[in-house]
Amino acid sequence: MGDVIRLEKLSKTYGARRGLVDLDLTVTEGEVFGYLGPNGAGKSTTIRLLLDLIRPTGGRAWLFGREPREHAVDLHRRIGYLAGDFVVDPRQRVGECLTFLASLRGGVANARIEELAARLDLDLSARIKALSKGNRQKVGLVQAFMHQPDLLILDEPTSGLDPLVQQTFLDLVREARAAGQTVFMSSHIMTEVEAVADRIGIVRDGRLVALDTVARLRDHAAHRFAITFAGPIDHAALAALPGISDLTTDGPVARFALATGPDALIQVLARHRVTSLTASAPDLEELFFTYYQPTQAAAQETTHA
Ligand SMILES: Nc1ncnc2c1ncn2[C@@H]1O[C@H](COP(=O)(O)OP(=O)(O)OP(=O)(O)O)[C@@H](O)[C@H]1O
Repeated sequence: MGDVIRLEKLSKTYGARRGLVDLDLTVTEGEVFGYLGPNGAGKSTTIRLLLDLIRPTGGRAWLFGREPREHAVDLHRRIGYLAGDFVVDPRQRVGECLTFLASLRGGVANARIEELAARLDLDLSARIKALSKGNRQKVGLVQAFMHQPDLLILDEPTSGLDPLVQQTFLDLVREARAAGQTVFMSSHIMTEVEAVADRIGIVRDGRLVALDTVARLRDHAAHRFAITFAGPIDHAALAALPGISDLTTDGPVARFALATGPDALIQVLARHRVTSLTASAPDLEELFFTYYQPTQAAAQETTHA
């Protein structure tokens, strides 16, 4: 399968401000790629660079093997894009607006627009200015999906959507993948990305800090343990375990997170009487939050700003 997106050392600075630093990334045909990161991490910058809405200060990007800068018009035909700040003429009715956007695409069957609107519970006769934020977002989703593009680039697609519509959106993504379309979606929310993405990239302070399949990321996420000891807790031995964090004790119970395999823990426990042990499944959300902590460099940057 071909590479739909290929980025090499892609960088963007805004004056002295860091937007994106040396991003290397490949997304292959038919893949759903989840792009996660906190506010200001560089997600929208990446997406705007992909679409040639802004130009890089370093590195290169290819979509379908072609550079966005040279082939923007051709490439945009193959892409469905939902901007993070999707705006359309507020005076239009939803149906008119979508028919107009469809005509710019060279035409999309009305039945397709009606089907998507019905699934998302979007009223085609409503005026855009009268819509809530969530309903406006649905207009953005319909226009991104309606022409069944080879590549969907979605910036925070579920922003403002209620949980039921979020599920419909995830179904649309699964159907797109089943039809061989490629999806690149940014999000703040690990659970929604985890539900559909084949791979996840986490960006922080303009740098890619994690890139892997959901299954492998989960393998590396910390397990939480709660262990009740019959005798005194050997705090020093627990604290010395590699990969341990958040160690607290409450009477006979020790609680902690362990980011490595259980072997060293079992050796410590074998020297004591344990009356109960619970271990929770690795929590990706927790892993995600460890990546959300600002780096020291970013903290200093904020202090000096
Ligand atoms: N036009 C701009 N001028 C100056 N700085 C910018 C501009 N656009 C983005 N930045 C800066 O670049 C960094 C990355 O911003 P970006 O919008 O890509 O983040 P994001 O991950 O999409 O965040 P959010 O989740 O809040 O949308 C931030 O520090 C931001 O302040």
